[in-house]
Amino acid sequence: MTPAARIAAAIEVLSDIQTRRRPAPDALKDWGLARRFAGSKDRAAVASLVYDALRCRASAAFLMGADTPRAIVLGMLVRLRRLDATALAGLFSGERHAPAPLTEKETLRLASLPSLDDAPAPVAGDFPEWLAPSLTAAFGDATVDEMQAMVARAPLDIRVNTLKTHREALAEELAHFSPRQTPHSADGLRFAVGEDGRGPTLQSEPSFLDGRFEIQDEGSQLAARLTLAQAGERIVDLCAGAGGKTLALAALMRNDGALFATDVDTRRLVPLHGRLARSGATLVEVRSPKGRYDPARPDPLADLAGSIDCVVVDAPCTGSGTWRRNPDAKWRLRPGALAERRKEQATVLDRAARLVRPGGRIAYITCSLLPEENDGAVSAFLARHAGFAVVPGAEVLAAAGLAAVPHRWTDAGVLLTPRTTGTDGFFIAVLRRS
Ligand SMILES: C[S@@+](CC[C@H](N)C(=O)[O-])C[C@H]1O[C@@H](n2cnc3c(N)ncnc32)[C@H](O)[C@@H]1O
Repeated sequence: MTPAARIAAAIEVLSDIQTRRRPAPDALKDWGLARRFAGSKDRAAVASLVYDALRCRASAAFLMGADTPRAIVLGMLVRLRRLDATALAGLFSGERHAPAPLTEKETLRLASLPSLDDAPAPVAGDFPEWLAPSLTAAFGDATVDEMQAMVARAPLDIRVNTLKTHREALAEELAHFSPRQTPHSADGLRFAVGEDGRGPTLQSEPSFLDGRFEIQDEGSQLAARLTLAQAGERIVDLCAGAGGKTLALAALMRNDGALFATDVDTRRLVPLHGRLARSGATLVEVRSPKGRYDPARPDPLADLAGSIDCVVVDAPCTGSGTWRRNPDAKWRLRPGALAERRKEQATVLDRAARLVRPGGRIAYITCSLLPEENDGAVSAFLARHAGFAVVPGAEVLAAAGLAAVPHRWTDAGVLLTPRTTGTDGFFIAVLRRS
């Protein structure tokens, strides 16, 4: 496919997303199935155009003065790909599979684009208007800058499995992909992503297959460290899911102690078994509920009540900290979903409280920037559980050896963001039981 044909395809996919309110991966998959002639490079290029358009949907529409898929793609090509009017006229030629030629109105608009400095915050920062009060509460005057940093693409990070190797040795083995050390995580390596948004295919590397690394954002690696997990402790990973944090915790504990991993949903734990076998983390005991965890049935963690040093709650959340990777999600998020996540956060924190020993702690983590899910969830928990108190963020960072990591403070914890930390957005609060 020519570059112009790929742009026409991206406009088509965006129309499908907009008219049928479909998730981007589904629309892209259907487009690919109906276009068998498209090779893997074409598919990646079209996906990258679609995701880039979703990253800056509001600002691209503002630039072009219209919110049609075509206008959004045009605005995105100006804003993120830095194409000028001449280049765009060459691509929008109407020839063969190219998009229709630029209209007079589009040509005039491209000749005198408005400045984003004059745009309202949700437009300049590319976020849904209904989230403006929450994001302003989190970031104040820096809201637009923080959210613009969320528009950029995320790098590809891995966590070196220190149970099996060390960072320098793995960097040497993967030297053909030119890794760099992550700036803040001692166990991370970072790989550049190309114009099509794809990084190297690391999952077929022998060092991946034998468990010497896992794909994991640097922010997630830092969040695991901020739990202050130590060798010899008894730790529960209460929302283990596919086990990204479980594996990081096992390495931080140097395979010494006990690490119990569970989740409300047994199916989510399935990938963890294979990942554990590869990683060599022998201290992990997976406690799967029968089907879905139901408080009315016996709790698979009942025997651990009141005995745990640290319960890690990697809570279900809106995922607003990961919008660099999943820009579709920011426009799909609805107030009802936020309310639902807040209920789940309360449930899971109450469950954690029952497990912690006196003097032990809960490490509450979200990959969200929204104060309702972060400080809001913590303060509501503290109001329900008088025996817990927040460990000051400065103390947590120092104890984790991360005092130098750029971050933002909140009342209850530490916030990592793309703009300040260069990672996905994460919130971490440590709550100590007296
Ligand atoms: C952010 S994801 C976990 C990601 C995972 N820890 C990782 O690092 O790959 C949140 C998880 O919380 C689980 N969850 C939701 N409510 C729960 C509850 N009441 N108890 C335990 N897990 C719950 C969800 O099934 C989901 O897998």
